Amino acid sequence: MSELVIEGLEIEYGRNVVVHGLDLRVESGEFVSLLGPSGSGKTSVLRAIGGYQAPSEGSIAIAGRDVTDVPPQGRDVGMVFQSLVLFPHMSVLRNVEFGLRTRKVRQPERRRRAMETLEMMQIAHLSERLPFQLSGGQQQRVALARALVVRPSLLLMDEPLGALDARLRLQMQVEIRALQHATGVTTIFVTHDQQEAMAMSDRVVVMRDGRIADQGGPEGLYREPRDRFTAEFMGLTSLLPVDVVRPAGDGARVRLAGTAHEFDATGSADPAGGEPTFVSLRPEDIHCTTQPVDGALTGKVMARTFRGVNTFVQVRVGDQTVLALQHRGQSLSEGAEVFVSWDAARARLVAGDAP
Ligand SMILES: Nc1ncnc2c1ncn2[C@@H]1O[C@H](COP(=O)(O)OP(=O)(O)OP(=O)(O)O)[C@@H](O)[C@H]1O
Repeated sequence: MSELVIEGLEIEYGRNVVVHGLDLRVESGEFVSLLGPSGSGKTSVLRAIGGYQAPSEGSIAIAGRDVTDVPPQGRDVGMVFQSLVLFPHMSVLRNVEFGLRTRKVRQPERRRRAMETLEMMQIAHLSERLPFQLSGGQQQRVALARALVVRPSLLLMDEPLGALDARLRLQMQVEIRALQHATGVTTIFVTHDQQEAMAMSDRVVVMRDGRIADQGGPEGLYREPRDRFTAEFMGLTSLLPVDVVRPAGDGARVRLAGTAHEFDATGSADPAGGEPTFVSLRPEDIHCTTQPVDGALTGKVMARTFRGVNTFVQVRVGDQTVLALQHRGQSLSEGAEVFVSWDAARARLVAGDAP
């Protein structure tokens, strides 16, 4: 069953429409990320789901009930924000009990459920502390415990890890996902971090200018973006401008702009007339070798960046620059002449203007 059904959602501030006729269904137990650049409307959509922002058009149903006109406390949702809103004068335990108290759950049931949730979050030993006596990560766990303790149908999270340092952020990504698996709570997670969205979600909804630009499983979106915007937003990519020789419907064939070099590509849709067309290549799909390869382009390594886990090279090919991952066992140095190739199946034909 769909836990959340949004139809024709429109949100406006004054006369400024920032979300345009958005439709979204989220299935029970699903973890969906809303991903998009700043100002694309992610928070506005989340706030509308939580009941903190009235839509100007459209409807929202949670667990089969139309809640479009229901205030936040009447919706069965838990919400976690980036800016923590723990009550500073209340202990961790009382913070977590709060939602149960407003729902008229009595003691000792209230305490039992709060402690159970704190144990699940592995912070039961902190129950008597005040928020200022906790680290950022611990505070975030309390905020999560407070949202989960009421066993909501829907858990809404708005950039909950935004304030954490990189290492803790990665750790919390894993923990939140494990917790979500364990509880099965349907979750909508707002982030502008593409790696975070890919690492955590069953489905990523890419937003652009108040609309859904693309959506799908992380791998599908990464490998088969619909257009240039998704290709660029879902990770590092090189975009080579091309002219379409044969459209995608028949197995795309393209010519690198300004050259006679033709090659095959994949793509689900044919670019709409007039839009600039590109082939999108992920760094790990580009092979650079010092030995000649049939059908390869020739290039020159312009820069090499060591990133620990891997090393990237920027290679100048004609008047384009591509970003490639240096493959295992290779050592490409700056200035090296290389042969640049890729599998046709990894060359993705996309269209569109710059994001
Ligand atoms: N209370 C408000 N009053 C007027 N305009 C607003 C208000 N809140 C948001 N906006 C505008 O609505 C648009 C969408 O904002 P929203 O916060 O939903 O985007 P976002 O994708 O969540 O961005 P971010 O990642 O920066 O939080 C922006 O242009 C923003 O300036």
